[in-house]
Formats: sequence, structure tokens, C-alpha cells
Amino acid sequence: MFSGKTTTLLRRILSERETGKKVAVIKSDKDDRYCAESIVTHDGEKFPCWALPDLSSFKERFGFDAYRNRLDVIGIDEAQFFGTSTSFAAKPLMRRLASRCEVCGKRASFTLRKTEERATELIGGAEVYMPVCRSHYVSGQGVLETARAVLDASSQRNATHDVAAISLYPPV
Ligand SMILES: Nc1ncnc2c1ncn2[C@@H]1O[C@H](COP(=O)(O)OP(=O)(O)O)[C@@H](O)[C@H]1O
Ligand SMILES: Cc1cn([C@H]2C[C@H](O)[C@@H](COP(=O)(O)O)O2)c(=O)[nH]c1=O
Repeated sequence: MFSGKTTTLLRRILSERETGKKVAVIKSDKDDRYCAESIVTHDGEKFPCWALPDLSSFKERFGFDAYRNRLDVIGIDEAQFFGTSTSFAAKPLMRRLASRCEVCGKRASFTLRKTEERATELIGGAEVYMPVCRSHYVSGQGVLETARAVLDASSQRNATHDVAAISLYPPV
């Protein structure tokens, strides 16, 4: 995340369109972060798109005739939500981009989730995720787990105090 994937896609789509190509952009309809009907970069740049539940619905929604005759380039953002990262020949479709570690500024190849949710898919931006290098991914996980354990213990202690306070409060 934050490595410039959507920005790179947007630039490429705009430059293809400038050369006269007819373009369309698809994203997963799971990604409703900034705008349902556009791809949006973390810097707020936008381009209209088809937000679809799966790739196979595109031809029908776009129109079979238009798909065959009036389309040269298809850009796909958030392709991970379509479960597609390789070509039909099992060759990787991806070029790796990296962000900068939010802690030390080194190349960030990892994304640290700041919240407690464990689901593989969790739509979000900077409020949930931060780009980090390997070393701060490992130490960050440790820090988050310790912080959660401390918070859990403290909320349990507070709950015990509340019960004690309630049971002591009424005059005997
Ligand atoms: N930690 C961060 N929090 C918020 N925005 C960031 C952060 N790191 C980088 N960015 C911005 O995000 C931009 C990249 O956005 P985008 O192309 O949408 O990335 P991606 O699609 O890879 O998530 C960068 O140019 C930068 O301005
Ligand atoms: C790491 C991670 C990310 N996601 C989600 C969070 C965002 O909605 C997208 C990534 O979008 P971006 O354009 O790269 O910012 O994927 C997720 O569901 N699970 C994860 O582990």
C-alpha cells in the first residue's frame, strides 16, 4: 500500500488515452474507500471506473459489441480482490512498487495493520495501515501485541474495580 500502484495505473491509462486508445478501468466493488465509481489515489487523483464484483461481469456490463470494437486498453486496480495476480500462462502480471517505511524512511515492502481485525480482506487507508520496512514490520507487530495485552489487562483491572466499587458502594 502507498507505493504508487493506483498513481502508476492512472498515468498509464491517461497516456494510452492521449495516444488515441480507448480505455476502461475496472476495480473491485469491495473498494468503496474514497469513491464507489472511480479509482482514487491516496493523494486524491481520480479516474472514473467500473466497480465490479468479478472480472467476468465486465463484458456484459460494458456491452459485448463495445468490448469487441470500441476498447483497446483495460486497467485493473485492486486486482488482488479478483484473485488474479498471474496471466493465463501463470506468468506474474505484477511489477513490484515500494513505498517508504513510515518509521525510518527505508524502502517499505510490508504493510502493518494498526487495528485488531484479523480478516485477510479489510478495506482501509492510512487510518488502518502503514507502510513499513521488514525490521519495523517485525518490531511493529511486537509493539502492537504488547500494547493490546497491556490495554486488555488494564480494561480487565478496571472492570474488576468497577464491580468492587459497585458492591462496596451501597451503605451496609
Ligand atoms: N503513509 C502514507 N499515508 C498516506 N499517504 C501516503 C503514505 N505514503 C505515501 N502516501 C501517498 O500515497 C501516494 C501513492 O498513492 P497510491 O498511488 O494510491 O498508492 P497505492 O495504490 O500503491 O496504495 C504517494 O504518492 C504518497 O503521496
Ligand atoms: C495489506 C492489506 C490491504 N488490504 C486492503 C486495504 C486496501 O483497501 C487495499 C489496498 O489498497 P491500496 O490501493 O494498495 O492502498 O487492500 C486488505 O484487505 N488486506 C491486507 O492485508
